[in-house]
Order: sequence, then C-alpha cells, then structure tokens
Amino acid sequence: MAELILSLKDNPYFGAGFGLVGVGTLLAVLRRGLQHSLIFFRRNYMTTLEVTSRDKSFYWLLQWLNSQGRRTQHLSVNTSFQQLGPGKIETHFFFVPGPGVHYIRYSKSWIQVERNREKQMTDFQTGVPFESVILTTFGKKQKLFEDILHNARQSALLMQEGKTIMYTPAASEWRPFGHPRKRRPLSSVVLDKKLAEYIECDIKDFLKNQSWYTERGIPYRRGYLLHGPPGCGKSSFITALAGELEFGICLLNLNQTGLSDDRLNHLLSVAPQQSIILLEDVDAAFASRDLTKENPGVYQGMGKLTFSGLLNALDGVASSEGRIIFMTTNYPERLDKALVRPGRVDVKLLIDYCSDYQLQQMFLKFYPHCNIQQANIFVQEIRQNEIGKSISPAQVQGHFMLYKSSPKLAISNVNKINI
Ligand SMILES: Nc1ncnc2c1ncn2[C@@H]1O[C@H](COP(=O)(O)OP(=O)(O)OP(=O)(O)O)[C@@H](O)[C@H]1O
Repeated sequence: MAELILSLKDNPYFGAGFGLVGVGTLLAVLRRGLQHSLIFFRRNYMTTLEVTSRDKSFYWLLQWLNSQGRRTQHLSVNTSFQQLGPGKIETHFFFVPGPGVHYIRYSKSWIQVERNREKQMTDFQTGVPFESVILTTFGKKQKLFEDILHNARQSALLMQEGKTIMYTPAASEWRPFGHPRKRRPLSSVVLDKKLAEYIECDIKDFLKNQSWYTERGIPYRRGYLLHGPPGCGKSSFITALAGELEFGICLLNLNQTGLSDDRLNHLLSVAPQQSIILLEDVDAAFASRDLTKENPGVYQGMGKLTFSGLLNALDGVASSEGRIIFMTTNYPERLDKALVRPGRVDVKLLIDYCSDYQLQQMFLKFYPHCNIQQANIFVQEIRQNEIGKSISPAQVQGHFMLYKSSPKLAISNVNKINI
C-alpha cells in the first residue's frame, strides 16, 4: 500500500489531476464565498423595494418614473389622447422606462430600476401581464423609498386635482377608466328649482353624520334613485355632483357578462373610498318580479347575477360603510318594489322634462348677455309650440348649439327643435 502511494506521488498524470481537482475546489470555494459576500453586501449595504402590478402604488410609481425616466434610452410609451371636437384630437406621449434595467439619480443617490414583465403570468380576466418594478440603491435607505412612493402618490393626486376619476370593474377590483375627466360644475346642470340643492344638501348631510347612523345602529349608506325621461340630466347631474364632492364614480353595468352574485358583492365591498357607485338603467337588468296576466313570468336574472344576489349585495354586511349608490332609470314602474324599498333606495326623485324655470335658466346660461325678458319670451314661444309641453334639456341644449351666437334665431326657430 505504501509503495502504491509512493509510486502515485511520482506519477505526473496523477499529480496533474490532483492539481486540477485542487484548483477546481478552490474556485468553487471562492465562488461560494463571493456569492455569500454579495448576499451579505446586499443585505447590509443595499436597500431594495419591490412593487408589483397588483399594488396600488405601482401605477403611481410608473407615472413618477415618467418624470425621471429621461436618462434611459430604453423606453415604453403610454399614449393618451383627448377628442377636443370634430377632427381635433390632442395627443400626449408619456415615456416610461421599458422592461429591463435602468438607472436614475434621485436625491443624490443612484437607483437601479428593474422593470420585469412576466411572459407566462397574466391576469386571466384582464389578460394584462404580471409586472413588477424593483428599486435598488446603496446604503440603508428605506426613507428614500418612502419619499419616492410619497412623491409618486402626490404627483398622481396632483394630476387628478380638479378632475373626476371614473372607475370600472376589472376582475375583482376597480380600475380607473380612461383619464380623469375635468370636473363639470354643478351649476352647469340646470334642474328644476331647489331640486339640485335638495340632493346636494341631503348627501352632504349624510357625509357629515356618520355617528348619527352608528348610534342608532343604522347601516351607514345611502341610496338614490333618479328617474325620468331620457336627456333630462340624470347622468350629468351625478357626474357634476361627484365633482362637487371631490368623489370618483364607480360605473357598474349590471348586464356585464361575468358579473356573478359573489363578484358584485365583492366589488361593492372594495369600492374606492370617496366614490359614488352608479348603476345606470337598472330596469334593463331585471324586470319586475310581480307576475301578472299581461306580464307572465318575466322575472329572470341576466348573466350569472340574480335579483336576490343584487339585493343581498346592496344590503350585504360586506358592503363598505359610507357607501353612496345612485341608480338611474327611465322606467321606474318596471323596478321591483324590493329593489327600491327604503334602506336600498332612500331618496327617489323625478328628473322631469323642462319646467319654465329650467328653460329660462338654460337660456340665460347659453346667452349670458341676454336679459330675463328675452328668456321669458323664449319660454312663452316654447310653450306655445306642440313640442314645448314635454321638452328635455338635451333637446334645448341641442337647439341652442344650432344658434350659438344668435338668441333671436333661437327664439324664432323654436318650432324647429329636434324631437
Ligand atoms: N338639466 C340639464 N342641464 C343642462 N344640461 C343638460 C341637462 N339635462 C341634460 N343635459 C344635457 O343633455 C345631455 C344628456 O344628458 P344626460 O345624459 O345627463 O341625460 P340622462 O337623463 O342621464 O339621459 P338617459 O336617461 O338617456 O341616460 C348632456 O349633454 C347634458 O349636458
């Protein structure tokens, strides 16, 4: 045995092999050591923040990176456009760092921005790929990332200032739909005398009095039903009211495919704070449950949403506190009594065809240089006309648009108002 070892010692092939093994082992140890040192270094001398596309801050952060992303040459574009009138479109291109690694300098620190887009993982309902942004910087700088998120939030809110955000359901959550819209002044929607003030006071009173509801064990929510003929300002008023209250609008179409009882319940319970839930044309989703001879067996839920599912969602324990729901319909008589009973609908209001007061006010708003006598002549002319008995503000608005600069022609041509 000793002889064998001695002979191997003098064997050059064995010596070379042994040397190679030794070098290999040394390299493996060094690599391991380097990996451990890197991990140690990252843990102790670097700060990393991961923000995924499922988090609210993700979109704020991307927007914020718009303003910081000019150093990189690898960009993605987010295009937004606004139709300003026929044939007139305003387009904005926002550049954000594309998927990959980028470097930005912020508050005297270099930050690595790594934007990852998963090719295999997509949200199966929206089809949007799962994404994440990882920010990395040297040093223990948690505060720096807090600042960035705070700034990102602030600049996102600034972009929304004076605007109304519309939300639509996307899978199990609400997503902003399109760009925030410029707020419509409440005074631009002319309702009958005191009607607008009444709704505004009611809702403001509700928002001020949470404790009143809690003390009496009444669920803190309020439902409104605005009904009336088309074009009388139901939707416009709700939009303007949301703007006045600085609320967003969650637009929910009950006929939407894939809206099940559970999903509706969930959506109502996760509606963004400070938002109005708007169910337009509620009559279209469910016919009345009252079965009569003329109306046999019309009750049937459409899609997977059932009528009882809707009622449960409206009263549900999960329904977020402080919730405001507006429903609109042109056919209130078609609504089931259970849907509009107090607790589900607390305030029912008819938004009807134009009253004399509305006609007068609309005239003065369109032609501010005219006086009240001219406005009254317009009202008289309208009322003497056959169409004038039931004329909607939308029709009046359309008529004024034809005679933008001539109130005289608007008066003399009332017989030409579009039916
Ligand atoms: N009371 C109003 N004051 C000013 N403009 C109005 C008024 N009512 C309607 N309009 C104008 O008419 C158009 C249609 O109004 P809107 O969509 O609000 O009516 P609606 O009652 O919701 O109709 P529908 O029942 O068909 O949904 C809008 O352009 C709006 O500006």
